Amino acid sequence: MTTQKVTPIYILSGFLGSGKTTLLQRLVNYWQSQGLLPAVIMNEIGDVNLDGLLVEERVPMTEMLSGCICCSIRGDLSMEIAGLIQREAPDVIVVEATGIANPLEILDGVTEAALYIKIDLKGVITVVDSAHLLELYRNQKGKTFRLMQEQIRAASCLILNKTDRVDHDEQELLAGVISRWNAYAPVLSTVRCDVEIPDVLESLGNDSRLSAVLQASSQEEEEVGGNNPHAHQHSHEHGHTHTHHDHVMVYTHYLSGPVDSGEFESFIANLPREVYRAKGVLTFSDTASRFLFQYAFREPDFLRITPQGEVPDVVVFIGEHFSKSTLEQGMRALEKA
Ligand SMILES: Nc1nc2c(ncn2[C@@H]2O[C@H](COP(=O)(O)OP(=O)(O)OP(=O)(O)O)[C@@H](O)[C@H]2O)c(=O)[nH]1
Repeated sequence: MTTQKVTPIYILSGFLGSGKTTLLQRLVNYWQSQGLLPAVIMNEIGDVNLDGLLVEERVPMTEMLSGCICCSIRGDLSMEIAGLIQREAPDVIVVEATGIANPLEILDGVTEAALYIKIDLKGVITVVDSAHLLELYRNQKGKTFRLMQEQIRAASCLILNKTDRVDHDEQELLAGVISRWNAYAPVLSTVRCDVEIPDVLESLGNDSRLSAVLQASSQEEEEVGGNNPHAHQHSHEHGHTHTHHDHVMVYTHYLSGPVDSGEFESFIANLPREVYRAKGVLTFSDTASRFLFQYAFREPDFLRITPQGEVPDVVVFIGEHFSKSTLEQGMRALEKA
């Protein structure tokens, strides 16, 4: 057998819609500009990978859909990593977890791959939506707040993103809060994850934070008796919280045809607050091109796209305790209009 090279692996963490894919694109572009071949493992809780549309076709990509790699399909992650390395021999791999993933569990899945393939886990980069964190911090409760806290604690580098959606004082407040939760990771404030990528990569060079996190993760395993995906929420002396995801719902609606852009926008403006993330591909009856639609923490965004290959018109809604049938009726009404 030939000596395998060691493949560096980066984990992208951060709540739904915080900007992980935006950062992923920048990382991929940077590595390509250095003449390297990056590969991507994308994990989505829905059954369509729309983020994949934002990644160039020549970037090898493995999709892990319809489940969260930190629980229901965690065992598959190490296999995916090994398979990707054997097939594509990439120079570097990025794992983009679902926004509801607990980073400690992903670290576990990645380190499992190290048992049978040469990898070098570089660290966890956590992207934070400033406006969203600010709201949760002010309320100081809820599963999302605890999960975001956990994602921040596990980071080796923190990207405080969407600073355009908070004012200067709020940004300072958030930077302080984040540093209290995680005193080790450097915090980089950004709009659209616009950072000097070498700064991010260099900041991961110091791996003392990563070892601390890995140690906490393995101690936790021992305490809770191993990999129990349905473990109910519990905290203990390390202050880590395992959140189970039974409460997160996904509704995927395939559209039968074009819809009116104005009507769609007002439908989105009136989404129940329980829907905290949506994305899709749409054809509007009043415009010629197709659009990639995004909705994150109540902010909609439309990007003109020309998808490669066959891509259906579809909208995926993610949230908690919302009525799927109400959304379905709303979408059907748009189709009929
Ligand atoms: N206002 C604002 N919007 C941003 C910023 N960064 C990203 N966005 C938008 O936020 C939305 C979500 O960004 P993504 O990069 O897809 O977020 P994500 O974390 O990959 O989302 P999931 O994969 O669903 O968890 C998109 O519409 C982005 O254009 C920012 O700094 N400010």
